[in-house]
Amino acid sequence: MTNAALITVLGAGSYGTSLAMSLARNGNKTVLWGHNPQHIAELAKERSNEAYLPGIAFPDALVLEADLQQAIAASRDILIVVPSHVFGDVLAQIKPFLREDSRISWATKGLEAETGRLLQDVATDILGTHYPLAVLSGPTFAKELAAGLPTAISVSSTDPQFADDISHLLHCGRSLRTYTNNDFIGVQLGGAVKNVIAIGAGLSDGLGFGANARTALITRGLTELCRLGEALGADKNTFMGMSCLGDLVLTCTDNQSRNRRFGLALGAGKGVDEAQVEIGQVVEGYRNTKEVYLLSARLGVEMPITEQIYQVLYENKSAKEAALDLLARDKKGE
Ligand SMILES: NC(=O)C1=CN([C@@H]2O[C@H](COP(=O)(O)OP(=O)(O)OC[C@H]3O[C@@H](n4cnc5c(N)ncnc54)[C@H](OP(=O)(O)O)[C@@H]3O)[C@@H](O)[C@H]2O)C=CC1
Ligand SMILES: O=C(CO)COP(=O)(O)O
Repeated sequence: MTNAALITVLGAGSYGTSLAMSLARNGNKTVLWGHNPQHIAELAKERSNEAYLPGIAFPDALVLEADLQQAIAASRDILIVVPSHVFGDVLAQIKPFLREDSRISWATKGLEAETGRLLQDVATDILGTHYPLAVLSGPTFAKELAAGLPTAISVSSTDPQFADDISHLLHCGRSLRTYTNNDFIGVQLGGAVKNVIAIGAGLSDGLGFGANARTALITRGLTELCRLGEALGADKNTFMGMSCLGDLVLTCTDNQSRNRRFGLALGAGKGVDEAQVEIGQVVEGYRNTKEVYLLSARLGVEMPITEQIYQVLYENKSAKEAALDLLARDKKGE
């Protein structure tokens, strides 16, 4: 491994691989690390990630690395793309290897498991305030990104130079368009809340409700996201951007979304475990529902859809009863 890579991606699942391919297609030497050495050896041999993105060849500038210390040493910029429930563990693992000039970004969507903290607070808690932080978020299904289909994403950072640099590495002028956004909190929050509402949209469709119900859920789900965002100090312009409205619409309306498919399976009568096994990849919204619901309760923010989905997932309430309870709420001003 040479030390000249421009960016190291941590997490060789569907999205980490897809982002690493996008970065490498732009000619940036990109290191992709995963925690399973056998899987990394397979990726290096096949020059594709058959388990997650079958049939899409890696660009030449993509380098595989199974050694975490080497992966961190290779690049100044680090992009973490692991599920939110292991985000803190991965930060703790990389901490001893970080360079003085390291900059840390992530594309993980969610809040910290159990605490409901934003991932920026997890990062600052574990790493301190020395390293610039950045987040990428938006409507970006891994498979479409990997296939080179047109996609747009937001980048936000504690350091405007870091946001510009990450944006420059990703933006390609053909298929991937990046927008910088100064609202670090808002860009993180959208990805967590949309996962919850996407489960609701899947539940609704799984129950056989129609397009009216799905669209009402998306619209009122956005209202819940706005309320929570305002309580956390997010900028209201962000709510209409890629990381909030954009990702909410994407994941609520297309069956590539694992969260939506999870809701569909529950709506069709399957259990939580059965639905997760069937999907076979991370379903962030399952945990995110608990964290978003508890956060809203702590902050006193009204989020009735989130509350009902929480009761379905964690309190054994039937999806139909949850829908009836939502519909039975007093009429009110929009
Ligand atoms: N897929 C998508 O379209 C998008 C995903 N995201 C977000 O990206 C994040 C990652 O999701 P995604 O790639 O889709 O998930 P996948 O389920 O496709 O892959 C998750 C990856 O994380 C790895 N992993 C699990 N635990 C650890 C750990 N402790 N250390 C290192 N790696 C670990 C898994 O390894 P193993 O296979 O060995 O378990 C797997 O390679 C999520 O927060 C998701 O919301 C954001 C936008 C789009
Ligand atoms: O975040 C995503 C697209 O932007 C992926 O959504 P799912 O995790 O629901 O598959």
